[in-house]
Amino acid sequence: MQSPLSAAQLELSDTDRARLEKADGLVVEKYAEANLPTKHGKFRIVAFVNNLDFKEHIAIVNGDVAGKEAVPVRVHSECLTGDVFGSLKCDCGEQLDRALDVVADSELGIILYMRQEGRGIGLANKVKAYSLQDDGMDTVEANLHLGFDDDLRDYSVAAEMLRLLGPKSIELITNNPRKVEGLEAEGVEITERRALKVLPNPHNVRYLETKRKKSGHLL
Ligand SMILES: Nc1nc2c(ncn2[C@@H]2O[C@H](COP(=O)(O)OP(=O)(O)OP(=O)(O)O)[C@@H](O)[C@H]2O)c(=O)[nH]1
Ligand SMILES: [Zn+2]
Repeated sequence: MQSPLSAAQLELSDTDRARLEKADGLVVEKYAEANLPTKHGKFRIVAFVNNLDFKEHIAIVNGDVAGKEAVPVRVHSECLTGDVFGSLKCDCGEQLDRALDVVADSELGIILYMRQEGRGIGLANKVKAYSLQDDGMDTVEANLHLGFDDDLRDYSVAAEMLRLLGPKSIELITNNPRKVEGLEAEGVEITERRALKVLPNPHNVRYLETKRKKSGHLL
C-alpha cells in the first residue's frame, strides 16, 4: 500500500513538479476538472498547473466556451481579505460576487481566479502594506515603500489558461486598462471591455480614488 502523502507533497507530485521544472518555456496544463454548484449558479471548476509561479490557478466556467466568440471573462486577482473575509478596504469581494453573477446569468462565461494576492506581492506583504496605509500612505506609496513596483502581475499564465479553455475572443470584465493591455500583449483577443461597477464605502473610497488617479482605473 502507498504511504499517505505529507502536507508538503499535496500541491504537486514530485514527478509533476520535476517535469514542469525541466520544461523549456512556459508550460500551463489543465490538471483536474469537476462540477461546481454554487449559490451563483452551476459551474465547472478547472485547476491548472504551470512552471512559471507553480501556483494553483483556477477557472470557473459556465457553458461550452471552446471556439466561441466574445465570451464574458473576468480575470480576478486573489484577495483573501476581500474575497473571503468581506474586507471593506478594497472592492475585490464585491467585484468577484458580481462577476460570478454575470457569468452565471450569461449563456457562457469564465472567471479566472489568479493567485496573484496583493497585486503579486503576496498576502503577508499586503498586510505590511495595509499597516503602512494605517499610518497614512496610499496603496501605491505603501508598495513602493516596501521596495515593490506598484503592480507585479504577469498575464502570461492567464492568457495560456484562456487558450486551453478555447474561446476565440473574450469580453473582459474589468476597470483596469493595464489588464486589457497585459492580456492583449499575450495574444488574447478582447472584443470589448465591460465595466464592473461597485459602490464605494467609507473604508475604500481613498483606495478607489488612488486606483483612478495613480493606476489609471476607469472608475
Ligand atoms: N499590494 C496591495 N495589493 C492590494 C491592496 N489592496 C488590494 N490589493 C490587491 O489588489 C488586487 C486587485 O487589484 P485591483 O487593482 O483592486 O483591481 P484589478 O484587478 O487591477 O482591476 P479590476 O479588474 O478592475 O478589478 C488583489 O490581488 C488584491 O489583493 C493594497 O493596498 N496593496
Ligand atoms: Zn481586495
